[in-house]
Amino acid sequence: MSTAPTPAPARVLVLNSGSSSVKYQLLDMRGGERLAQGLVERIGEETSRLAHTPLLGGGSAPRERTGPIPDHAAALKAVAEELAADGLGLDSPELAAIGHRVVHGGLRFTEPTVIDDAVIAEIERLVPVAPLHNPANLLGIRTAMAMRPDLPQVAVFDTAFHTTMPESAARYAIDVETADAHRIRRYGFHGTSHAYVSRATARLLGKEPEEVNVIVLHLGNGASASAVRGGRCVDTSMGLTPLEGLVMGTRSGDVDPAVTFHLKRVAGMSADEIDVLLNQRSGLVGLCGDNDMREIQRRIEAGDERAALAFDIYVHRLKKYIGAYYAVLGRVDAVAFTAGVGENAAAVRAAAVAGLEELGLAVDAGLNAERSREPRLISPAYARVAVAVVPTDEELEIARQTFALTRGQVND
Ligand SMILES: Nc1ncnc2c1ncn2[C@@H]1O[C@H](COP(=O)(O)OP(=O)(O)O)[C@@H](O)[C@H]1O
Ligand SMILES: CC(=O)OP(=O)(O)O
Ligand SMILES: [Mg+2]
Repeated sequence: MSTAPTPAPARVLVLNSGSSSVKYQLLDMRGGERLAQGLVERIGEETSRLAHTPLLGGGSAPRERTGPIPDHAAALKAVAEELAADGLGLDSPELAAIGHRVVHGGLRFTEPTVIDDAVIAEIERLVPVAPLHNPANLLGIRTAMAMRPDLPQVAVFDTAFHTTMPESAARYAIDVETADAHRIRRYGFHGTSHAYVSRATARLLGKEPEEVNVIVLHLGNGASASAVRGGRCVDTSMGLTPLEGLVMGTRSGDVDPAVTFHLKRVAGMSADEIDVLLNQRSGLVGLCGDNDMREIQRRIEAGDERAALAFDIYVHRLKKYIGAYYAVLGRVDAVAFTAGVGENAAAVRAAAVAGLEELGLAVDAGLNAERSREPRLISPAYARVAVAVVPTDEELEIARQTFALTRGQVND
């Protein structure tokens, strides 16, 4: 009597743990199917919320839980219960690996890496340079490892894509010995998204990644720009930490570094207080009290001047980076907008590109106003440079890299 061979497990669970949220997806890498996805937000507050969407076999209605979820361990337990209710529990023999987004990989991690004690220790060592992110990533890793100690768990680093930057872009102009002793340099973040979106933009243009130069604008809660030449990152706006560069939801982006000594000497603030000010009480929230672009747009329509100024500061900074990366690249084939703000806020896209016709950049108002989950062009046919909206999918990219590392090659 013959028995059919059991297929090798091919499901990957991806965890993207933020400071107060966990985004997750379960994917079947053999069929390329997404089985479930969800989000736990406001972890640690009374009003935590889990939204779970089953997608298996055409999917069914999203489920929601509200009520306190005290920490990431409890969040992951709740996620495991939701998955189990769909017959997709973490104890499933079909689960091949768990992939984790890790924000700071420092100089050591340039590739996806199977997690062991030494990897955990290094991610921990990097906490001071990613204070909002690496601690949450570690909690997700530790909880998942406790649940499935037998499974390979893979870290996919935000910094990895940016390791191709030339020294001229990666080095700050500060004393070389001091910089090297403390590993101070531009690392860059959101790399999984910049890599995915720059490739998807090339595909949208009907070209290979090697053939095109792309400026990617990842505008989420955190926001960063990158200059990608022929598929390789040559510059990016975030630096030693995810604080530098664009104006973000709660982060200032670029400021004169002397602001920090000034606040210490004149306002008597400690280093920790300045850290909290610039990372959590600045950006859009610091400028107008709201960090959600939807709310800012509603306020602008109602005639709110503080919201309008916050929007203008946000867009002014964005435009400066488009110009800077245009100059870095010399020739630009496309500017791609992605992440929550980039994919949804047509007004931000229009304002960021306004007045750049001499650079070959323009946005068609009708195309810009359309809504779609597919990558699409929003520039008029006559424009020399394509302007595109390209939804990012960090979870899919993390799943691919996790599966490739643990089970062999997957096709793009
Ligand atoms: N329809 C929309 N219009 C304008 N902005 C939006 C819209 N939907 C989401 N956003 C913005 O996207 C942000 C979240 O982006 P996202 O990429 O999900 O961030 P993160 O992954 O950093 O949590 C929200 O804070 C909000 O400002
Ligand atoms: C690195 C970073 O800023 O990530 P996020 O946008 O998820 O906060
Ligand atoms: Mg994000």
